Formats: sequence, C-alpha cells, structure tokens
Amino acid sequence: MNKVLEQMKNEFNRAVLSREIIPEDMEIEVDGLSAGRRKVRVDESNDVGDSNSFTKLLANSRTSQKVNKNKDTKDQKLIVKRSSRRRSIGNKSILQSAIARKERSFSDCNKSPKKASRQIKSKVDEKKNVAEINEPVLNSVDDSNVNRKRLKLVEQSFSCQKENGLRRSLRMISSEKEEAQKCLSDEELVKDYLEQYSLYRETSKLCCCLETKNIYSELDSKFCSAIDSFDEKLIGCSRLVELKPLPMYRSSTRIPFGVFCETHIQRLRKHNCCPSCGFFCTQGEFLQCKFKHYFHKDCSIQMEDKALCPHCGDFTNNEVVKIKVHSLKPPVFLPVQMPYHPSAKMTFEKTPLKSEKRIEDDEDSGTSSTSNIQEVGLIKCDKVDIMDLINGDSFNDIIKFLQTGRIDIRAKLAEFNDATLLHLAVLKGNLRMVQFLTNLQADLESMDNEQSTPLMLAVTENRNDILKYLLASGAQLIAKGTDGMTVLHLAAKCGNLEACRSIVSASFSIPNYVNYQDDGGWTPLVWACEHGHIDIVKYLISKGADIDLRDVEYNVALHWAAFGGHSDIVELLLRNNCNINILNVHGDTPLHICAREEKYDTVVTLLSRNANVFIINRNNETPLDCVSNEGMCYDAIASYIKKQRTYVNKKPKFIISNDISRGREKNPIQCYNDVDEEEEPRNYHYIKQNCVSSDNVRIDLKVSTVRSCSCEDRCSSLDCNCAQMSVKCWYDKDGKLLSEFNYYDPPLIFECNDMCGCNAILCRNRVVQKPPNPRFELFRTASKGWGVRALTPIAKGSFVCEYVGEILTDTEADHREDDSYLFDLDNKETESFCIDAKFYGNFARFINHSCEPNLNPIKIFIEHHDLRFPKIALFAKKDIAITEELSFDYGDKYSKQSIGEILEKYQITNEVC
Ligand SMILES: C[S@@+](CC[C@H](N)C(=O)[O-])C[C@H]1O[C@@H](n2cnc3c(N)ncnc32)[C@H](O)[C@@H]1O
Repeated sequence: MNKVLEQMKNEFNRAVLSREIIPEDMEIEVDGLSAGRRKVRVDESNDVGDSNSFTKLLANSRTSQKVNKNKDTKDQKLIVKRSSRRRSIGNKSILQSAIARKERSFSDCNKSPKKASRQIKSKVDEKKNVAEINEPVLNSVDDSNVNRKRLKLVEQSFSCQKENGLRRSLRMISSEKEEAQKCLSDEELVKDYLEQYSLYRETSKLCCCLETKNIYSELDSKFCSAIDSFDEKLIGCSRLVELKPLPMYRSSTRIPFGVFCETHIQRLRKHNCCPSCGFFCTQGEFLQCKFKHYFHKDCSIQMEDKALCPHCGDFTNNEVVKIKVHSLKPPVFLPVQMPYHPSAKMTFEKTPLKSEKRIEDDEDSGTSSTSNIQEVGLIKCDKVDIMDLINGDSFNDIIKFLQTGRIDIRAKLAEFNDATLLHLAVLKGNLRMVQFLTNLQADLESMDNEQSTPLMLAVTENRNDILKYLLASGAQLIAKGTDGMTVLHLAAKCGNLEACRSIVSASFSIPNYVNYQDDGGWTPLVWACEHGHIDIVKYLISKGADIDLRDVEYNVALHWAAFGGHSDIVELLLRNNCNINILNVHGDTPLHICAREEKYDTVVTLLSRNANVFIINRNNETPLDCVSNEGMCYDAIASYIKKQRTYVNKKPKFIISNDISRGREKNPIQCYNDVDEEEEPRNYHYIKQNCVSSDNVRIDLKVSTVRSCSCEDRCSSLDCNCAQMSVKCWYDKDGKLLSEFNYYDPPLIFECNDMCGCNAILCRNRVVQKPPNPRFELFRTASKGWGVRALTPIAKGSFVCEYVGEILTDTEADHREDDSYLFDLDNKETESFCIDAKFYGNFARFINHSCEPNLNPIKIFIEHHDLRFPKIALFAKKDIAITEELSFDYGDKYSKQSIGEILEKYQITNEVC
C-alpha cells in the first residue's frame, strides 16, 4: 500500500512540476462513461495517508499555480477541518463514527444558521436562475461560462417508483453523455480539464460509489444507516436490512462504512451520495456535474476558481439542481376516534401524567422501570432503562436499543401509558433526544393514553424550545386531545404565553384557528379568562379572538372570567364592549355567577359598572339570591340595591312614563328604558286620528260618495254592500282576518259606517273602528332607538293599531327634512299622499322595520270612500307573544339592502332586520 502511495505522490509531483498535459490514455474511469486504461485504487484502510496526500495535493496544486495567499489560507482551513474529522473517526467503531457524524450534523443543523439561510433562496435569485435555464446548454462550452451555474428542476421519485425513476435517470444520463462529448470537442477546454485532472487523478479515484468491498456487518439484521439531506434537515433512514451476510458500503474513503437498504444502495450506485460528507442528496438544491453525480454546494473540491465534483473531479459543467421528492405516501393526519368521549370539564387538576408519575415513583422507590419493561418483554437482552436512555445523550445506546428489534421507534410503551420514546424525551425536556428521534422519523402525532401528542406535552410541560422544534418539524396543530382541546387551548389554559405566540404564528394557514372551540364550546380565550392569564387574554384578543363566542351553555368569556373571579380580565372584556348583562342558558348574568362563587372583587367590579342587579334567572334568583346571607358579596350587592331602590322609588324601575298617550288610548302605554339615559320622547303630538294641516289635502267626505248597507244579519254574507266592495267580509266572528286572507296582496277593506243600517254592535264588518284591547309598551331598544312591544299575546289576524299621522301630499312630504316617519298611501291612479307621523302620531310611529315582520299594513275605508286617503291598519300576520317587539316591513325603501347601504354610507353598524 505504501508503495502505491509513494508512486502516486511521485506521479503527482511530476505532473505538478512539469505541468504537462496528460495523454489521453491516462484518463480515469468516471461513471463508466469513458473507460480509462489505468485505474488507481487506494486502500480503504489508508485513511490517514490518503488524507495527507490529498492535503498535500491541494496545497501543492495551489502553490504551483500561484494562487493568492488569502485564498490559500481559506482553503487550508477547510483541509484542516476535513483532516481532523477523519482522524477522529480512527479511534471509534464504525457505528460510533456514524452516530458521531449524525450528532455533528444535527448540532450543525441547529447551530449553523448560516447553512440554513444559505439554502433559502430569495425570489430575485430564483428568477435569475430560472432565466438561466432557458439559455441553451451549449453556451457553457465557452471557457468563461464553464462554471456557470444553472438551475435545473429535477423531480425524482425515489423508492416509490423505482422502475420509472431508473428509466428516467438512464435517459438523462445518455443526454448528458452527448452533452459531455460536445463539451469535450472544445480543444481548450479539454486541455484545461485534463491539466486540472492530472493533479490528483493518481491519488484517488475520489468516490467509492460503485465499489463493492467484501466487508460485512457482524449483526444479523441492522437498520439502514443512510442519512438523507432533506432541505435543511438530515433524516436517518432506519429501514430494517435483513441481508445475510450484511454488506457495508460507503461513498468515499473519507466516510465510514455503513449498512444500506436496497433503495440507498441503488442511489449510492447512481452517485446520489455525496462523497465529502456521506449524506444522500435527497431534497433541496445540490450541485450536479455533467456526469450526473450529485454533491452538496459546500462539498465540492475547491481548486483555483473551480469547484470539482467530489465523485469524479469534473468541473466543466456543474449545475445547480433542485430536487424534490414525491412520495406516494404523504404524511396523513388521521383523526383519532375516541372510544369514549368524556364530558367536557371546566377545570382539571394539574395531575401529572401517569407515565411521569410512574417515573417519579420509580425514582423514589429506587426501582427501575426496566423491570416493568422486561415483564412485558419489550427488551430483555440490553438491560437498558428507557428513562436512562431518554435522560442521557447517548444516541448510541438508543440505536443499540432500537437494533434489538424488540421495539420500534414509533412503538407505544404500554408501561409508560402508551407514550412513545418521543413523548418521554419531551417529558424530560431532552431537546437533543427529541431532535434525534424526530430525525429517525418518530411519530409526531402519536397520542398517549391521556390523548396527548408530543406537541401537547411540550406545551403543558413548558418545554418551549422543544415546542418550537416540533412545530418546525411539522407537528400538527389541529390535533385535538382530551375534551377536544388543541395545543392552543392547552397553552392558554397553562398560561404559556410564549407557546401561544409560537402556535398562533405557526397556524397562519389554518383559518380562524384562534377561535377553535373544544368539546365544551370553549375557545382558548375562555380558558385563559377562566384561569386568569390576562397577558394571554390580551394577546389572543389582539390576534382576533372573538369575545362573544358562546359555549354549549351560552356562556361567553365574561361569564368564565367572572367564574374565576378575575376582575382585571372582567374589566378588560367590558372595555372591549362585552355586554355586562349577557345571559347564559340558565338566565345567569356574569354577576349571578361571581356572586355564587363569592368572588368579591369581581362582584364589586361589575356593580361599579352598573350591572343589573334585578335580573331574575331561570331558578327565580336575582344575583343577591345567589350569595349566602353572610359575607362581603351579600353586603356589596344589598347596599347597591338599596341605593338603586332610592333611585327606583323616585322613578319606579325603568319605567320612565306611565302613559305616553296621556289617557287617549284605552290602555295606558308605558315607556320603559333600561338601556340608556334617554327620556320619554316628547317631540310630537300624540293623536288618535289622522290630521290634516295642508290646504292641498281635501278628503271627499260627501255622504253621497259613501256606499252603505242595510243588513239585518251580521254583515257576514255577500248581501252586505260594504262587504261586496271588499270582495267579501274578511273578518271572522272574533274580528280577526280570515285564514284565507292574502297578506301579501291584501284587498282594500270597506267597513260598515255610520250610514249603514246594520247593528253596529252585532256587525262583523267593523273591526278597525272598534279600538283594540291589547296592551303595549314603548321601550328603548339596544340599537334601533325606541320600539313597541306587546304586553299581551296577540293572535294572528287581529287588528293591532292604526298608523296615524299628518296627511301630506307627496310633494309636501318631499320637502320635509326627516322622512323617518313617512308612510306612502301609494295611490297610483291619482295624486299620491303620505302620512307623516313625525310631528303628529300615535304609538305606531315607534314601530320598527323588519324583513320578517309580525304586522301587515292594510288599507281600510270607513267614514269616507275617497280612495286617495285610506286608513293604514296594522294586522298581526302571525301570533305575537308577550314582550315580542312589533314590526312591519317598511317596503322597498327600507329593504335590507338599502338600509345596509345607508348604514354603510354613514358607517353605522346598526341592526336592520
Ligand atoms: C318610524 S321610526 C321607528 C321608531 C324609531 N325607532 C324611534 O326611535 O323613534 C323609523 C326609524 O327607526 C329606525 N329603525 C326602524 N327600524 C329599524 C331597524 N330594523 N333597524 C335599525 N333602525 C331602524 C330608523 O332610524 C328609522 O328611520
């Protein structure tokens, strides 16, 4: 071997000194393309020697070619680094070396942001590269373009479509052959190429990708030790290889031997494995020489300005290739079907995980978990304590442990509450172990018996560094654990603000993630409110958390903040416009709830904000009824009520007027306001019948124009002249419209009048002229000003009230500033008139618009038959319940769309329908 080495050195020195062009017959074999006549082989055991000669080789080549000193020093550093790495390998077993290499890579991955950032391409760069693709390949023959990098998108499908992949790559190789031949036809280039090549052609064949050594592993079965560089990550293969004997491979003499699975052997043969670092070029951007050898950008051999392929030494046409792996088996998150759904609970004790408890117990009692494991037969021969493994940093031990084949990396450990190794590593806060296991494709979504994923454990155990790592590794955010809680629920509940931030920013692609509700309908905000984490409450609100979302019992976040007695959060929510008197399904306000929980501070906060102390819940309790008779909460509420009563005695309750009609209506109409400080409206004259203030309104009241009847019966037959004018008598015996009455296209109704000979008491055709009995109340609405509600139930078809006001011509109405109270009498045949209730009107002027109204306006004629001036009678088009607000459809002008447009125009957010 020494002889060969000596010979190589001499030949190399000669070549350098003489700078002679190597004759063609001295070409070495590269990828079997152009078989050289002489092959130089270096003994694998000659690591150190090889290293030295390689070092010298590069150093000499630089000296001989008078490269500038700075560059020399830089390259020297690179060389020293490589040499030292090889030396360290010398003292270790192959397996240890492989593990050491993995460890180094993992720590490099984490420690070296430089590497990561280099791999992230800016859009500008990408554009540039894409533009370069379009240039013809042959341009690169020009010497100045020799090292020009091109971006070539290569999509490869490894392992899943072996045959296709093979065929495709063969096609590519043959095209590369042609290209290479074209390139070689350039005399200058060939000269230069061979000159450079000669520098080390004798010292090394460079890569060993095609070599087969008769070196075998002692073990019967082993996991594939190939490592794939996958974008910024390194991923271990760990497929089980069960060949006998178990051959070992490596991509260069600088790399320790390893056992490879079938896929990786094939890829090694195709020069997919980088000889400089030993990692497979699997996904990301790599360099590819013209013979289709792959290597990392940092792994080329630098000589002069040239980057040489570490497989063959070619430098004439290195291209940047982007490889994307298409797997037929994309990772799929499968929702876990729970065998049993526990009822949603509001609070849960901070009980340690069973697994953790067991570990602690074991530690306390001095018993080892190993015995448990041995019992279930997971491992016997290794006598390895799983927790020791997880606690330690010895990846070697873990590897050994996995090699026993008694446990899979994704296996659930029955004795640890079905946790996986990854769960345990998270539980113990061992980030390096988590990284190691993740890179070995540990299952990120596996759930233990408590339905916790490793990500959830990272949150609840406050392992935020691990959380970030798992998020970056693609752990799912939508997984739901116990009670349907996501990791964000858990983070909000635990008060882990940093975790909340990481999770929310990782959830950018999940719509409305921040408002996900768990099985109880609780959002992360609710959990933070209940547990008093005001910083998280603020953060979540700033990220779009909805404070009004109701849970399954109609509680909102304010109820839960009150339940927890967190007055600062209560204050915060109220400042964010939460309704202080909001009711849940039990009729409880937040005040009821905190009174029941005896949360004094919160009770005081709510009282100071004028919470309603008189609201009665479904148990007939006011907030005062919810507290015990002794105690601070009782005193606070009782004294507040006393103060209110003094006020209430002066102005009983919230009724601010006993009768807005001032005795004009049969039943008084009270005015009620519990919304704001607005007083009873007094800016109009209460009238009971339409009035006229305009000279242009002349109603034809001539008796001769009025038709009348002389019915002896109750005017219910078609013999009644008045009924005939209405097509028929539309009223039933109770004075309600018949069921067949068409509310959508109602007929004109002519009631019997003073000219009729019928009995006014018995006559059925007199309804609107007989004042109705229902009781009404004028009340202050939350968003529509005043409104009217029924205080007695009203049956469908009943006459409710007349819309009374001042009769105006259309032209006059158009000149009125405020059109809010105008009712169009809509007479198409003659001049049109309106009723304006702005200055003169009855309580009907306060009835609001609705697109789904309970009233319908109908034109009625009684004492005159002048069709231009009908009465507008409002009938119930459906049954109306007590306290239900009265409404009718204001028509086209007040359609949902036009009101919406108006409100939008003035940027008013008001209720419309
Ligand atoms: C005839 S008044 C009704 C009584 C009025 N709410 C008040 O306070 O005096 C009509 C006016 O009430 C308001 N209004 C009526 N229905 C509404 C609705 N559904 N949503 C919002 N505002 C409404 C509008 O300002 C409209 O111009």
